[in-house]
Amino acid sequence: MTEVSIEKLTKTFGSARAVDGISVRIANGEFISLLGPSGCGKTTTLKMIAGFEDVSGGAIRFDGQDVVNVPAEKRDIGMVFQNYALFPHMTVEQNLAFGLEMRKVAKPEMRSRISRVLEMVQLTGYAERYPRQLSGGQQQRVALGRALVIEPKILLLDEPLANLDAKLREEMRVFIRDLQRRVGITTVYVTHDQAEAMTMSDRVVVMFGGRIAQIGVPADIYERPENLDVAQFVGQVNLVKGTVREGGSDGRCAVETTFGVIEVHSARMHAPGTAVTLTLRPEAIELGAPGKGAKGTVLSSYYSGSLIDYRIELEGGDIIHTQAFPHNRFADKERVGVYAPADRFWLLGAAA
Ligand SMILES: Nc1ncnc2c1ncn2[C@@H]1O[C@H](COP(=O)(O)OP(=O)(O)OP(=O)(O)O)[C@@H](O)[C@H]1O
Repeated sequence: MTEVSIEKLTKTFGSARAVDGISVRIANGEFISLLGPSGCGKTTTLKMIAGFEDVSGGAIRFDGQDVVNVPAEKRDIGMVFQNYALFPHMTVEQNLAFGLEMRKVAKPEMRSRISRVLEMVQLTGYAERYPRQLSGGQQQRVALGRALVIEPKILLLDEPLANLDAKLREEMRVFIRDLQRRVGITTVYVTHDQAEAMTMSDRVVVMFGGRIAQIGVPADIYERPENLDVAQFVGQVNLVKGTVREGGSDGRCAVETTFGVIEVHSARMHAPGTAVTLTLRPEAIELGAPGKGAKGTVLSSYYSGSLIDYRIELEGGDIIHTQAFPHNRFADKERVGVYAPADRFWLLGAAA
């Protein structure tokens, strides 16, 4: 079990800063995701932790020991990539044995570790197969097994599910998460898929342009986003304009909106009359007969199986998205009441 501490980590390529002074402390056994759009510096960060990329500035510590000058093969890392990177001419067993042979692990120990890992990744009975005789999900499980069989201190995964189809991806999320919990290994997972990051992680690190925008448990990131970029990146969000009525010194702030006066949390004081923006997730909204909540008109709807997505124009012109269960259907142009509980509104910048 290893704690990973990253401090003011920077990577420059020429004049471009791919990673720009990020700091995060990853606890023993924690599963953390680096989440962000393409090019935000996730993979570069992972490669620096692995030792595949030199550091331009800052520190990386494993249990307090700076590893910046320790070569990759001495860092005791297990790594899984998007493209599996299995050796095609080797059987599953030979793929798993490779790292152990490099480390000169004795034969009996090797056999027992391989059989243990095959069981862990649910591939007992597949030892003699070649990668081409396996499905994508099975190949990825071999890759996972190969990373774990060396009993590394830290597991690093770079978009490991990107090549799998949607259904398998969902199954593998749960599989990897359960396995990680059982093994208890400190894990850093790179993804640009917000659902993946949220379902799997203890904490999520959201990155934009080489910097950390927010670190938090999934519910914090989703329900209490630090800024608009985070709010929009981790799912659909409605922006509700408001005017501060009372700034409040007790961490509360009363905001006047189309939904009425909403009391929200705010660590900062706001002068009355200040224009602010609240976020409201589509699934937090209830539609009903006019009377409760804001007044709105259905603009359009589309059916997606378990839910119906509605676009609603509120009185005053704002347009919002909602998601509702199909048992209550509303027609286009129908007048509706648009309600959301006060605790589902979140004031952007509230934590500043
Ligand atoms: N070897 C390199 N030389 C020059 N620029 C690089 C190099 N590697 C990465 N970059 C740049 O650094 C930035 C961060 O890249 P990185 O691969 O870390 O992003 P990412 O968030 O992992 O993106 P993706 O999800 O597309 O893999 C990008 O602008 C990229 O073009």
